[in-house]
Amino acid sequence: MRIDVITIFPDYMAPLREALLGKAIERERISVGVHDLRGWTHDVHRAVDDSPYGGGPGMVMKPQVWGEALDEVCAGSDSPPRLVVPTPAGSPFTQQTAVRWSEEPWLVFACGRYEGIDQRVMDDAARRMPVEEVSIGDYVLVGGEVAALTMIESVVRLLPGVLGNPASAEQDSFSDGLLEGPCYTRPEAWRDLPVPDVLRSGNHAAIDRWRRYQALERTWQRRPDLLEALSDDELDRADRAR
Ligand SMILES: COc1cccc(Cn2ccc3ccc(-c4cc(N)[nH]n4)cc32)c1
Repeated sequence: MRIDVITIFPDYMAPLREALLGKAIERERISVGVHDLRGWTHDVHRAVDDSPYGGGPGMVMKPQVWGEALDEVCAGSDSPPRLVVPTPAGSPFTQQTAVRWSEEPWLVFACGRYEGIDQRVMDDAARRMPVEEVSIGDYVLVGGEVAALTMIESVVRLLPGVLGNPASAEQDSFSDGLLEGPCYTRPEAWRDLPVPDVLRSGNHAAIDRWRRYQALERTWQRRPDLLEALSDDELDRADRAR
């Protein structure tokens, strides 16, 4: 998978070179390009923003600069990339989105700042490539870089050979529609807090049942919406699968 990120703060993307993601690059599971949007400015001030039409607070990112950047970054392949534009006004990014994008050969992330990117940039790009405007949650960030890092990590971890233990990705939270239950490790007692006996029993059928119950209870308590989204059949299947 090829990943390109366009941003006015390229150093913000430094975590891509660390740890798991850094290893994926070293092992050539992914190639990552980070591009400074100001490289496509032509004025002495290297301006990327301007006042919003219709008035209102803040500034809007100029279409000309983004247009030239996307023309160059998204060129050079038989098939175009999927363009991902983080925005608070986007469709929800979910684990299902990450799974779908993990099949893509090439993702380009357009990281906006200020009040966002002139809409015509996405409208023009959509004429020659798939474009998705996505939100990572119902809160407002200052720019798209943290959202891009979040989405890139959740996608890349799904690629073959990236996670040390591929089973982790297969048993992801949300993958069966439920939250993960609690986890424990040594010591058996810590600050007078014990590990549930069943987990040390060696009875794997009982352990599975306990974990299923914990996942259902936690989902019911913290994310009842996930249970509503599950049909009875899916709930039964989730119950059987755990
Ligand atoms: C576009 O509308 C906006 C309204 C108020 C502030 C901002 C700031 N901002 C600029 C670019 C940008 C990209 C992504 C996000 C973002 C995504 C999520 N889930 N929260 N926040 C926020 C961004 C934008």
